[in-house]
Amino acid sequence: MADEEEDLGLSLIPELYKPAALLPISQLKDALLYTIETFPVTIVVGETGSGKTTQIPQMLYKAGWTTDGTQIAVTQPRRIAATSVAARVAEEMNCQLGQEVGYSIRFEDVTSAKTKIKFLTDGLLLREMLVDPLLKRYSIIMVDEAHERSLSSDMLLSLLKKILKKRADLRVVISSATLDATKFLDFFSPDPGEKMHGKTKEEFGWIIGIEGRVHPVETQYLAEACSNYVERAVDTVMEIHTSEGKGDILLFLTGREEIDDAIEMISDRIADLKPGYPTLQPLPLYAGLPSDQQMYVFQPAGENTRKCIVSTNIAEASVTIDGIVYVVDCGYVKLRAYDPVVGIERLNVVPVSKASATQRKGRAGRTRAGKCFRLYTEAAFNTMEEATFPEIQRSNLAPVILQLMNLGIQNIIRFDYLSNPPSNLVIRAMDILYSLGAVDAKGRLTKPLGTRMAELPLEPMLAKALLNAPSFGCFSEMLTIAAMMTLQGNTFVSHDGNQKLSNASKRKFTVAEGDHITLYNVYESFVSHGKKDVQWCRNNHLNFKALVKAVSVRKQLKNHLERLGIVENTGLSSSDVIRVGGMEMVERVRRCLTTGFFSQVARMEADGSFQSMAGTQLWAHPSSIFFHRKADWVIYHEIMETKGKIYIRDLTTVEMDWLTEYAPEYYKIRNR
Ligand SMILES: Nc1ncnc2c1ncn2[C@@H]1O[C@H](COP(=O)(O)OP(=O)(O)OP(=O)(O)O)[C@@H](O)[C@H]1O
Repeated sequence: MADEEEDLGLSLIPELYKPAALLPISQLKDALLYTIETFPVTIVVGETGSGKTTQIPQMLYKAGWTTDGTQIAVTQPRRIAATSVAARVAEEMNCQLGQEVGYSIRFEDVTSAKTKIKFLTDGLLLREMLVDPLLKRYSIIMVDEAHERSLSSDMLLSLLKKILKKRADLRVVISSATLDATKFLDFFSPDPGEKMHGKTKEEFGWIIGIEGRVHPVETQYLAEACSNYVERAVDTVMEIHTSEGKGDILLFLTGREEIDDAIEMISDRIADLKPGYPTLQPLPLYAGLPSDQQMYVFQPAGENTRKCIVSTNIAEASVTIDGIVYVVDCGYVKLRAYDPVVGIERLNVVPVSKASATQRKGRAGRTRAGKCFRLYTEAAFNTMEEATFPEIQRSNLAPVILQLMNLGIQNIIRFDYLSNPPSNLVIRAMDILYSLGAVDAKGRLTKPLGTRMAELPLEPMLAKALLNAPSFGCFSEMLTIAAMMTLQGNTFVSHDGNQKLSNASKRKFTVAEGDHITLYNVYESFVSHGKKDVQWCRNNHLNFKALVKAVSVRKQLKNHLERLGIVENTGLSSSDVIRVGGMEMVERVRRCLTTGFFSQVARMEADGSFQSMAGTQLWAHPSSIFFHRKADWVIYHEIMETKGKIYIRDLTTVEMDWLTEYAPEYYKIRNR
């Protein structure tokens, strides 16, 4: 079925790179500049690919919004969008990335004193408020893809509303292709009859719509629903490859496991193809891949090769991958849902919203005409939710509440949210923060522990353990462990899918005490091999780039801690006390981890599963050394339910009496 979307006739232009002047947004340049000048808040709703993300910041820059030394911030919900769009805008402005145009994501800052346009994740802009509460360094803040309703972007919007009350000079631009513009505008505007900076509701904000898209995208639905979307997706990819014209494919699936399966199936099917077809190169893309590996998907396919990027929804918004002609949308997404009663995060596979489906389709038709194959019926599309359920209503709120409190928000319940979080999520988050000592019995942030925890770019339990490390004499070791934890399970790799060899390599570093110390051993070995030995990493099935990143993260964390006045406790660290590599250090680290993760504890049963304190059955994740080994009590880093089974990741053995030693109140309350 062909789309009725308007094609501006630009698809006739043969070259891949459309001059900015030919993008739909360019026709509205004057109107946009006028609106942003006049109204504190501008909502921009325009077709995917119409030029919002790449052009608006450039227009504002050229119009002089940074001449007084301020910057333009553009937030993105994901790192891959922030980095790739920054690279594109730098290219269009003919400057080196990190000069006039830069980006900032957690643990990676590519900006300089010259930077005028800065792309950053919304979470990172929240962090910047710790040092610059009114975000004074920015004249304009553009919140892009606000329809995604990520936890950080919702928080950011609430805080921007507060900042706008104090800064008449600030301009906020909110943009998306799929946004309930009136809801966002109403949120920011003063109440009827009231004024802010002398402006009434009508004078405070404006909505601009951008009509038209660059190239047409034809949409095809299934005539009948399919029972297995992964198989159907692979069939569709092969049909495109064997019967459609040139152009790369972007396939959306829900998670890493499905992506690996699909890539394996595609590889098998390629092997069976008759000679004569171009090469089909499947490439994975998901959040857990280190940034530089994510960037592979942007590299052009070789001569006579068709790329097939198999991605989660991380490529869904903002991203332009040049060469994509075909989008295959499975119609599902994996959404996190936190259960505050048992403290478990569930990953549920649910149908996507119409907004997501539109965004997915919009990844085609950006540099040439395209086709979108929706692996569901048109009737199913019509029954989809309009927008994705806001993350603030289904997340563990402890990390953001900690940050809000550190920004001076005292009353978390009455804070002005775009959508209110359910009270049980807030209560659970306060419970966690109280048990960690970050808030007191009156719900106030503690000093210095609570503020320090908020200032570290780590989740609260790990932050607490790291802050305690000097008193256990394991500062250096815990810094390494914290840095390794940020790699999110990407330390080991399997070459050519040979998991057995990868597991054998892992055993060389494994210690009976668990995953944290195992990761510590990997890091230490990497450092002792000079931090540059790619071949050694390859031989040991280790991810070289991820380990290089861990070295950088460790350094940054150390600097953070030093700024907070936390340094190695030299009184304890004399060599007679710590025998690094010996049992004593290991026990210190285990005890130190217990001070952060005491509430996430489980005991192994005879059948190899674990039981939580509340009696829930849990299983060690296959990446854990306890997938095969025996243990007694363990603390764990992450808990997640997927396909009806609850997995725990990153486990370390502890002694039961340490729990009451380090968290007496928590266990007293629980045992009553
Ligand atoms: N990396 C790139 N390579 C080639 N063309 C690009 C690239 N990035 C952007 N473009 C071109 O610029 C156009 C505008 O992209 P931009 O990201 O600004 O649109 P957008 O309106 O923000 O889209 P979305 O709502 O999907 O984020 C694209 O449609 C494409 O034609």
